[in-house]
Amino acid sequence: MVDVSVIGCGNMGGALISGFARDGEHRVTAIDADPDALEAIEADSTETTTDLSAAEGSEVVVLAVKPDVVATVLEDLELSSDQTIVTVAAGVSRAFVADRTDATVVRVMPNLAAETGDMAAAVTHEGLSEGVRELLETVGEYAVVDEELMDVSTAVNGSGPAFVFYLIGAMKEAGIEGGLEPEQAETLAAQTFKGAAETVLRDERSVDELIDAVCSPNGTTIEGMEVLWDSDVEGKVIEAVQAAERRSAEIAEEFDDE
Ligand SMILES: NC(=O)C1=CN([C@@H]2O[C@H](COP(=O)(O)OP(=O)(O)OC[C@H]3O[C@@H](n4cnc5c(N)ncnc54)[C@H](OP(=O)(O)O)[C@@H]3O)[C@@H](O)[C@H]2O)C=CC1
Ligand SMILES: O=C(O)[C@@H]1CCC=N1
Repeated sequence: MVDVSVIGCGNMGGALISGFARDGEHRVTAIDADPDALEAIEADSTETTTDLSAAEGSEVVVLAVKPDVVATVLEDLELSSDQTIVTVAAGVSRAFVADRTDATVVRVMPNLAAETGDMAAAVTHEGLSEGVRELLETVGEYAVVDEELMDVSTAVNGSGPAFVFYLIGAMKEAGIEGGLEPEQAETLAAQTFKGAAETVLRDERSVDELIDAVCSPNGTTIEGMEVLWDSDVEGKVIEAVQAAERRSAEIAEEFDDE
């Protein structure tokens, strides 16, 4: 059991709270300035409050506010050295947070799939406590990385869900154009992404070998793959990830200048 407070219960903080509640093991205090945000995650929280000082008793404090609010929250937050802050703000360095608190600081790049226990997260070596590991295991899988890899991680697994939603949307649209009902097309497209992701994670074959396994000789898939291989789709996906990575580095530079 970990006693955890989450400050900022919007999209990301709310997803983490719902994920932490999944096994019913943890004590979760939800803290947000906005009572509507608290209402939305009340059922998954042990306690909800607008009072920042409620975090002072927690072993782990997740800071899930927008990057430009991090400094203001830290100014008003009195934590001790036996507590750990998990900072999830894109582009905000561990040092920026550590300079403003007595608590140990670990930086995590999470994603919205925390809500269903399927989160992919990157976490820094520094500050990674047993309590934080326990929480991350409750909501999915994580990789321990050097902090300099946080920009690319932010793009791949932090922003990544949006890129995948976009691709699911395209597959759904094709299904609708072919005559499926929108609801059917969404289920078939989304479940196909889920199944394919599970296969990549569990199967020892490479991505190229798996593509091969779907392409029956003279069959249907190879016709679609030829279209993709002849196009610039792979390049565009890489460009999208790189654009997000660049923006993360840019935000980090803005914080370095403060
Ligand atoms: N969204 C995502 O998929 C991901 C987000 N992140 C990071 O998570 C952080 C939060 O992002 P996201 O959840 O999208 O943002 P949201 O705006 O959805 O959530 C932030 C929440 O914090 C509240 N808040 C603002 N100021 C305070 C304060 N002083 N004290 C307590 N609560 C406050 C906001 O209230 P109000 O709306 O009233 O301002 C809002 O409810 C960001 O730093 C982002 O980089 C990381 C990975 C993925
Ligand atoms: O778009 C953003 O800035 C945040 C960080 C990663 C995902 N969402």
